[in-house]
Amino acid sequence: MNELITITALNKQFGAQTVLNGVDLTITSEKIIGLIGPSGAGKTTLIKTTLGMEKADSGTSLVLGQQMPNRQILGQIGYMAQSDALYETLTAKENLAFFAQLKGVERHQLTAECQRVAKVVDLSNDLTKRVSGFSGGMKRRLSLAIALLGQPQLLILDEPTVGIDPALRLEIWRELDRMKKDGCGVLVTTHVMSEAEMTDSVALLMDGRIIANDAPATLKQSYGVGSIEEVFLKAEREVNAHA
Ligand SMILES: Nc1ncnc2c1ncn2[C@@H]1O[C@H](COP(=O)(O)OP(=O)(O)OP(=O)(O)O)[C@@H](O)[C@H]1O
Repeated sequence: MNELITITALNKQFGAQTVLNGVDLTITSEKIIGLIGPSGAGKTTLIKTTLGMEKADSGTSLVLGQQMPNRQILGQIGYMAQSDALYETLTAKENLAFFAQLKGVERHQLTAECQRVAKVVDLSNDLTKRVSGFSGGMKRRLSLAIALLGQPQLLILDEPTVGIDPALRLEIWRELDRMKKDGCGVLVTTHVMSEAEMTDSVALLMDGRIIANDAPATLKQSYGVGSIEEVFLKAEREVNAHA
């Protein structure tokens, strides 16, 4: 197993608000880590700071062994942001081809690679449509397809399944599982607790810290509850009681 992300004692404030308060987290190959926490807990901030899109106040984050920001490393990983960054006037196929080239997909593999990722997110029949005519869920799916281009060794997905129906959601999780078995490491944020159950480890971000990070079964046992949803609620109550 390789360490793909190493976050150490990361701190981030916005004005007087402390969002990250000494976060430690490691992402390795062959594992899916689910990052969960209440809305506004700092999940997106943690991802952006890790990738160097926000500047940390202190602490370090290494991605594939390098300090971020680093454009070359960004090109090697699959990152899906919370808001879609798509070219609305282009078709889905043109968007995929553009990002595939940026990611260094070889010219002769371009068409096959775009078709492969489109199939994963069930957009094969919509490739020639302009993105401006896409629904919110279709845009989410296209963003996810872009993150999957080039079979990256590290995937960072910020709420990838918002607006995606349950059947396709399962398909997407199957694909993440397949990629994991091929050696990929995945960091995924979600508000869907049934998705958190499908990860190898759930990292709970509350009060600016990772207060627990363990396999779903271990977490349920240590909190003495039957689901990750209940773990979340119990942890939140405990954090609020100490606030
Ligand atoms: N650029 C910014 N300037 C000021 N405050 C910010 C900025 N970005 C985030 N914040 C604040 O930091 C806190 C954490 O936001 P963040 O988006 O990281 O939370 P989150 O856990 O991803 O939330 P959600 O689950 O709702 O997406 C929030 O209070 C938010 O208002």
